[in-house]
Amino acid sequence: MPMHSHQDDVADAALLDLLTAPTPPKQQTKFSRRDAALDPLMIAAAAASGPHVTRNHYHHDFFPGVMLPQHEGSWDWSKWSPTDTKPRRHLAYVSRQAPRSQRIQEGVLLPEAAKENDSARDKVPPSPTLTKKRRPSLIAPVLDTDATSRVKTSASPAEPAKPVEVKCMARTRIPTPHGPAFLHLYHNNRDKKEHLAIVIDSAQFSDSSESTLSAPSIRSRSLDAVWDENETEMDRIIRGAYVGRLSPTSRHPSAPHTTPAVSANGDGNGVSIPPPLVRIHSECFTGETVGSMRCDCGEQLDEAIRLISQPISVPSLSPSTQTTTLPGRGAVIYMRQEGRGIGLLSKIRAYNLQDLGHDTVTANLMLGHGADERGYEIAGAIMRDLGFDADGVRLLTNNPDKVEAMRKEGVKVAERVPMVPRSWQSRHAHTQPHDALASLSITETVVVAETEKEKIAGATLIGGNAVHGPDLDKYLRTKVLRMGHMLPLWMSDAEEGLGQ
Ligand SMILES: Nc1nc2c(ncn2[C@@H]2O[C@H](COP(=O)(O)OP(=O)(O)OP(=O)(O)O)[C@@H](O)[C@H]2O)c(=O)[nH]1
Repeated sequence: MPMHSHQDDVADAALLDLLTAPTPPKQQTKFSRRDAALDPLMIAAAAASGPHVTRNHYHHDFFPGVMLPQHEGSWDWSKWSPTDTKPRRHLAYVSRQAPRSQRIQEGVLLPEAAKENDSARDKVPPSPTLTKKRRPSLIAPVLDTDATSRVKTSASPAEPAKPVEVKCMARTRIPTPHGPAFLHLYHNNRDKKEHLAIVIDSAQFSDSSESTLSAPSIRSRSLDAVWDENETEMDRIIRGAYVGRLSPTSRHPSAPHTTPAVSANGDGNGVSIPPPLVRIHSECFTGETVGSMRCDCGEQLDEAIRLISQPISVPSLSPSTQTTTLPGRGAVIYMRQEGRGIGLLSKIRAYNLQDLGHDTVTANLMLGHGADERGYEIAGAIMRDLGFDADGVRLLTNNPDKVEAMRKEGVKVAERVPMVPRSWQSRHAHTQPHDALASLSITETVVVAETEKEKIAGATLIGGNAVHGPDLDKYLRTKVLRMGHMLPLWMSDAEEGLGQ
């Protein structure tokens, strides 16, 4: 047996000291570990502190190896046990979604829906010096100011799109301050949005025809079609396929396969009835719901419903009177294309750029969007479903794009009826009571409120009165001067050359 030397005793004592010392000996590793003792609260605070703390930072910068199985528990020593040899579950972030580009390609994420969250990054051409895509500054110089080409690029899908199909899922009566309307809700195969048609055709409410002169009813083909052989009359009525007005004592389902009738222009009695007055309107949450005076959208929607509801004067069949009136007829095709197609999120950002001094067109371009990213294929399909392709429409708009889009969609624009902002109408009315609006109409009809009394005050913003302010004035001028809207400027603006 070997002898235990004094030297051994000293070495043992030194080892004992070492092992029982209050501070552990410094390890002479080449790279010291960076994973300090961590407090879960600190992690939560770091994660919540801002967008700079990303998943990437979490794994690769702050806590190396934290997700590797061999290191699991390394951030919390209380969970570590040298005898615990059980295989541990490997925790890792796993995306349940395919990459965004793949989802768009497969149609899971529709390009239309993808737009809402599109950043400028996707639209600005990548710099050749950058290998990684970087989010450009919102106020970076605009690289491409050609709005038209940008719209075409962003709107054109990789493969030719299927023909648009629409189906009216339900219809109901809505009383408005201007009279009754039928709200039609549409589904389509192009985007996942529920577009609407507000049909005004009050003749449909009366069971008996008061006049020998009547215009054909505005009805949806897809709504009146037979959907299912087993569908009951009540099923049809609940989805809105009825005629006349529903009441506890009256319920008449529409005849299946009703086709929108004959020519609207000729009623068989030799009297020409004007085509329906139609507006294609784009959703505007701020203007229509909040009552924003940055744009005229709220009042335009209200004004459109009012104008369409106005009775129509036509030559009388009776020798005793010269003219006879028919109830107003037409529709507002209400498209869920918020912010001229860029979505509410981008429109809100655009408003901030507008507050920095840019106009509505430039603000869109600075965000990497087109000046106008709307498409009218779905609107065209809805109009065909309502039978407006038969004899055309009188289109209520100042926007030349909408007129052109209707031609492409096979809906004849028999006449363009300008939308005169209410504030301009009332200013004209105050300054030039007689023939005040003659200067606005060169070759086309101008429909305006004759008196303030015609504007019925409503409980909501619909039915409101004329408003104006500097933001609205600037918006209207930009539409005329930069977007080609077919409306002569309010004279004082034109004189002062205030356009920007
Ligand atoms: N991007 C953006 N969109 C806006 C702004 N102001 C209003 N809009 C949107 O513009 C759309 C309204 O357009 P429409 O009512 O169809 O009218 P229009 O194209 O101006 O043409 P008209 O038929 O002549 O009225 C709505 O979707 C609004 O949200 C803005 O400053 N920026």
